[in-house]
Amino acid sequence: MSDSLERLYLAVLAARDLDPATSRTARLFQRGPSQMAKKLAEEAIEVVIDAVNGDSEAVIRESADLLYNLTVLWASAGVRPEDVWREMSRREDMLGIAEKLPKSSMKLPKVASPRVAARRPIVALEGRAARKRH
Ligand SMILES: N=c1c2ncn([C@@H]3O[C@H](COP(=O)(O)OP(=O)(O)OP(=O)(O)O)[C@@H](O)[C@H]3O)c2ncn1[C@@H]1O[C@H](COP(=O)(O)O)[C@@H](O)[C@H]1O
Repeated sequence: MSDSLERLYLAVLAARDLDPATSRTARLFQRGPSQMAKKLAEEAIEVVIDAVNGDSEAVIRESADLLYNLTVLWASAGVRPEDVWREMSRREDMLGIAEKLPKSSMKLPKVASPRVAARRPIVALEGRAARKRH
């Protein structure tokens, strides 16, 4: 999947300076981050509605639209796909697939399972603000 997103990211960068009359991507860049954010939010809601309705084919279609609009917003914000992959790898190393860090390392299981024990120990740095769980 990351290859597809990386190819799409490059296509979005290439389309940024095309004619907004013919390129949706160029039009989104012309209208700016607030329009990009609006479209991304709309697509997220469409995915949610289709999932709640059990329409998996529609979830697939809307997910592709969501990822497109996310890629456009990344490009506008100066975020590269590899920046996101690096953060996901960091979390996977620390705690498992795409998990958030606990509010405090004190909440980790006292007896680490072999899988957890095999990971690098989590070091709560002094003075490091605990991440808020959203
Ligand atoms: N991957 C995509 C892609 N996915 C989704 N979309 C657009 O996003 C729309 C989905 O959002 P909506 O459901 O809101 O569609 P809509 O009803 O037409 O939206 P509105 O016009 O009402 O905002 C689709 O109709 C597509 O026009 C995409 N537009 C472009 N790309 C790729 O982006 C690159 C640049 O393409 P251009 O933007 O056409 O230059 C190319 O590689 C394209 O394949």
